[in-house]
Amino acid sequence: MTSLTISHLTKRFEGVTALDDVGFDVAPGERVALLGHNGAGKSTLMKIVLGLIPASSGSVALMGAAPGSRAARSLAAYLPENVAFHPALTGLEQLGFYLRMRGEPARGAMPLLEKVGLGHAARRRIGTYSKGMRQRVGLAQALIGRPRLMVLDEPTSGLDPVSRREFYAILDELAGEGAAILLSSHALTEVEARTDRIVILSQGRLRANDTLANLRRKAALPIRLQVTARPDTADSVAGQLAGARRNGVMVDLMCRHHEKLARLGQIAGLQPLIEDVEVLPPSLEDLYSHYSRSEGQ
Ligand SMILES: Nc1ncnc2c1ncn2[C@@H]1O[C@H](COP(=O)(O)OP(=O)(O)OP(=O)(O)O)[C@@H](O)[C@H]1O
Repeated sequence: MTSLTISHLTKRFEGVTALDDVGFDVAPGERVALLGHNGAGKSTLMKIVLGLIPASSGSVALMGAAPGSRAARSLAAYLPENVAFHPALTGLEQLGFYLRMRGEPARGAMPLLEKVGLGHAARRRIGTYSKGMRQRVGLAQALIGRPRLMVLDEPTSGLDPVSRREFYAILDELAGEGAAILLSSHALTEVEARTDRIVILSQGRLRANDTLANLRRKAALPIRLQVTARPDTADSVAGQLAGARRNGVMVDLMCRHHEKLARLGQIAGLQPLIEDVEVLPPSLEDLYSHYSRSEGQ
């Protein structure tokens, strides 16, 4: 059974269609990135999945349960973009409070805080925490009850690079235990490396839903071969390969997938003039603008 099934989901606010016939699934253990420009409909979709607002039409099921039902609420956890906690409580007190609300003993708070790297600050007031530390409290809160579906709204905004890595390591561990993860983000580079599938929304419509490899194949965007010439040979290399000089030593060649090996062969033929070559496939940023512009936008 899929962890999350969304089909023909439409949400209309007065005068705005925030979601228009959207459908995709998330399987157990799968990490899915939900991408889209500001106002694309990501938060609306998450709110419907969590049962916070109703859909206008279509259906959503969390392991067969309706959003907002008791069963769905016990399966899902949510981390909003800006978490807010009581500033006068310590991390330990705040988590203990949430645990008791879920009918679990408060002694579970310390292991959860340690898991998110906050053991050292557990007895400090949350009002003294940095944004990244508060985000970690949010993650610890979301981990209560071992959720089967994690819904995370821009979870790493405000985190430094090391914290981001640690954050994704925790998500990987959860996914390894079979939890499904749906996270929205504008940080395309990090999502590229840390998720299994990409869903792109644009103006409320689903524009893409596939693995990065498949999205690359379907988009068939050009590949960049970045050639580093030896000193004083860049002009000659650019001329012989019909490439574009990027700076004093770099020459860029754009080619299609089927031309790649032939182009690499030509580069190898100029070996005495060449220092190095790198093959750069289209980035998620390139794919994102390709897919969000598609369908006549
Ligand atoms: N309560 C509401 N009433 C009216 N319109 C709304 C409401 N909530 C959202 N919208 C509209 O629905 C559309 C989708 O908004 P949503 O917040 O889902 O976008 P988003 O993809 O999460 O954007 P962001 O990246 O900026 O967070 C927007 O046009 C927004 O103005």
